Amino acid sequence: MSLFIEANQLKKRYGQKQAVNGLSLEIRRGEVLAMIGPNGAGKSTTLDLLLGLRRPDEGSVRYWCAEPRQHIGVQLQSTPFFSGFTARENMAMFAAFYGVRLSRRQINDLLTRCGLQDAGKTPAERLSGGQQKRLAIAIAMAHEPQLLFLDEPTAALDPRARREVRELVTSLAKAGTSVVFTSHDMEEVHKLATRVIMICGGAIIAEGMPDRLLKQYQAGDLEELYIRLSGE
Ligand SMILES: Nc1ncnc2c1ncn2[C@@H]1O[C@H](COP(=O)(O)OP(=O)(O)OP(=O)(O)O)[C@@H](O)[C@H]1O
Repeated sequence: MSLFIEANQLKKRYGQKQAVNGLSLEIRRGEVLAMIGPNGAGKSTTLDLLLGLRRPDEGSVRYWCAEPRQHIGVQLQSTPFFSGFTARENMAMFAAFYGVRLSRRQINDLLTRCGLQDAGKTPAERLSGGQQKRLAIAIAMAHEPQLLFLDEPTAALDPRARREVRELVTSLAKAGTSVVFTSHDMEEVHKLATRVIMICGGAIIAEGMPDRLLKQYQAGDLEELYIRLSGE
């Protein structure tokens, strides 16, 4: 099946707030999909619905396999590391939660893939912001998922750390992992994403490959497009 996930007419309300309002989308194999949209647009709620962390009030989500959670890795906006424990120990403990026992070698491999080969013995809370994000991604990769969800993986990082995380996402995608991520950095979205979904008021208002979207809306860059569409 070429689709990982197919969501149909999702709706989710918190009290008076209609956070997601009739949203349909698909997640395809091999893509790096960016979800963009203003604060409060419904991106994180949509991710939660896709991941089965929340139940939609209406609509449905179809998965490509019977046990999707075993094949999906998730990095949420903040990862509560076990303080006082090293990066390696955190990896082992989080993996155990997912029912995965990692050998020393597997931990070394994952840390190396995520550029953390020298940070394994450092307590997680002492790692830099970029290293912590990469550790969160390494943890999300522990069970070798086919699909990775990253919620604002580069938020609040300095330029070097952002670049490190971007390079990691690119290398994971090249190695065959499909990625869905959210970001408020339109330059980054243009660099990383093979497809973009723009969410506003809980619904998709634009969708397509970055360059096609620019052409379609005759915009110079994604930021211009974003500002134009989110202001309408
Ligand atoms: N648990 C909750 N209870 C009540 N309201 C919520 C809850 N979670 C989200 N909301 C509201 O639902 C709307 C959508 O929130 P959501 O976090 O999905 O947006 P977002 O696009 O991810 O925003 P951001 O870019 O700021 O992370 C917002 O108005 C938010 O205040």
